[in-house]
Amino acid sequence: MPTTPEATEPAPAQDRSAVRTLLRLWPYVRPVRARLFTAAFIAILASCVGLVIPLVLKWLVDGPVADRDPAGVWLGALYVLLLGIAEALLFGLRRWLVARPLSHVEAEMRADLYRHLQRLPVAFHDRWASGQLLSRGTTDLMLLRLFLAFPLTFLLVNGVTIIVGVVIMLVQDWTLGLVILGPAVPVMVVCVLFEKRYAAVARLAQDQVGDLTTVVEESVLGIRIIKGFGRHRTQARAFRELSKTLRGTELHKARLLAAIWAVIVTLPEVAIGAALVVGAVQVADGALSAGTLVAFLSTALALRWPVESIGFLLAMSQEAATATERYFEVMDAEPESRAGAPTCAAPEGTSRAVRARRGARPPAAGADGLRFHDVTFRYPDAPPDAPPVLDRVDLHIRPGESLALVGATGSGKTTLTALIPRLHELTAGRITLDGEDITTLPRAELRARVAVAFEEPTLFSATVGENVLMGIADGPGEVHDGALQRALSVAQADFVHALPQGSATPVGEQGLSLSGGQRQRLALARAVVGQPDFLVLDDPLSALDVHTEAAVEAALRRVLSDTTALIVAHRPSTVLLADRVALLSDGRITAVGTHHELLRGNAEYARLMSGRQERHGPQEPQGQQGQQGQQGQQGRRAGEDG
Ligand SMILES: Nc1ncnc2c1ncn2[C@@H]1O[C@H](COP(=O)(O)OP(=O)(O)OP(=O)(O)O)[C@@H](O)[C@H]1O
Repeated sequence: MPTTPEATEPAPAQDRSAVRTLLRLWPYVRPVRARLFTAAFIAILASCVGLVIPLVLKWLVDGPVADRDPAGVWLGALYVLLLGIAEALLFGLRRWLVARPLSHVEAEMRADLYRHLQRLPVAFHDRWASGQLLSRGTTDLMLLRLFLAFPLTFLLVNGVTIIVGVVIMLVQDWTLGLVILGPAVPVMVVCVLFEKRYAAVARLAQDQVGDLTTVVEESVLGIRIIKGFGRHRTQARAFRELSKTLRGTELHKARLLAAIWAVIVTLPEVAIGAALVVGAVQVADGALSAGTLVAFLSTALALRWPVESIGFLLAMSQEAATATERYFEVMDAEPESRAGAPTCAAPEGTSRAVRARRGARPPAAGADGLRFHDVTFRYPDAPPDAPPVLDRVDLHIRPGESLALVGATGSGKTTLTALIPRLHELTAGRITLDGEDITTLPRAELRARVAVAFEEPTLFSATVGENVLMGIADGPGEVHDGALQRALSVAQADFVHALPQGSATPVGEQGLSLSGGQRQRLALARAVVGQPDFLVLDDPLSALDVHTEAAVEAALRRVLSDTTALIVAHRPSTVLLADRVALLSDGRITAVGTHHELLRGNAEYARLMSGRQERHGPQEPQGQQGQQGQQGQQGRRAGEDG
């Protein structure tokens, strides 16, 4: 089951300081700090107002009650009532003050996370399970909002309330004050021990929520396979196992919380009981006034909630620290290297990008086509001793030429195509577009000049038109209607006009309301809509019936006539779209020529084209390759949107 690398290792929670981790939230909290501090100040004020009530009681008992003065008693009662109302109003005001800014913090963090995820390289998405990312963007951010709304303020407010209350008690009677303070040291020791253990379990639970989310997501996306293979029971069993594990971890958390709560509640209660006994003896001896004892005990009781709440406030803070840690694990991941991106708005780059967006051809004088110079590539997570997927590849696709790339399954064709829009970074060598190293081009420009259509035609839950117009760098708009119609016609996607709302018809999640062939034609339309200078097609016609394939080929031929194209091909019909063919074998280009030349002169090519490659073609190494293949599918999917 997929997990993040760190989720499978022991959580580093014990080693980190919760405070230092939480301080990383400061840049997000900064803009709302005035409101937060005001809210905290108001909460402290409300608590202090609450602490005045025992002092009024003392005055009431030792004064009007002792003097049997009914008017004084009513006045005292009125004071207590007014203080109670003021306390309630102040707490209400605090809540109102924090609600809006905190939802803003949560929204900002979520937007930043999403923006960062878009900028992370495909290799990152290959490694991380989607559920882990989802849970960071949902559950973890919710925990952080709760922390900022509640524990952050109340740890401060309750701390101040406890200190003020203790001072009041010591001033009333220092011996009774010391009795109440007795449990402070053991309670603090227990809190420190608890915090460490709780941090580790909280981390485990949040990672397990991520794993569970992954399983749910995979099951929903793969529901057809699960049903088709009758695997629903196995899936349900695997899910039950995971939720049982999570339940165990949550129970562990609950046990820890119960233990700390027991200590935090019991010890102060015992101390209050002891103070009551000692105080009553002192009142009987005449050493203490009844009013002072009432005020003392009222203050002690008023401090019960601030003390008791510390257990779960600490627990919530630990969970928030874990959520912060998990959030920044993603945010700290290195985005796609900025190499090639302009440090400022470079006029030349900009104009080139705009030109590319409009689909204008680059000046013919500088045209050199697409070149691979001694390109070597190894996936970052491959074992160090594994052979590279691509090994010293040299290839030249001349300007305006179409080159078919043929090779056995697993020979590295998709990997090679993914290197052109820089979905992966080369291990060694260079790729140039019209003589310019792709690493020196701003990514936006590179991806505007190179359009891709992968074998798996990923669509998004948007309309047909929006999906296709993703292929134009500045996205959908009225202006592009002509381009959309042209692209649909090239991809022979006439079925769109028969849809209920034409190109404004939503395609559903992942476009699953369409057939495989229809999705593939829309993906092809997306690739050609921007009239790119360079077109990379990974077996773009594999899901089409022979008639549609022939029609698409005819239309594609016109597009290819003025585009430099690399087409991964498995079938002779697709190969025939291209001017020349390159044979990729075990990560190396072993032959280049026309289809007929290779058919005559290259036994491996002839075998592949005869459709016998499954039986005679090179075998995939076992184990790692198979696993990598699966990841490759993910990579391709992730890579499709560039
Ligand atoms: N993301 C990845 N991480 C690690 N290894 C990968 C990854 N993607 C692909 N591979 C491995 O790289 C090798 C080449 O895969 P690639 O998908 O490029 O082959 P291909 O020639 O396109 O195959 P096919 O014709 O079946 O689509 C395979 O051994 C595969 O297991």
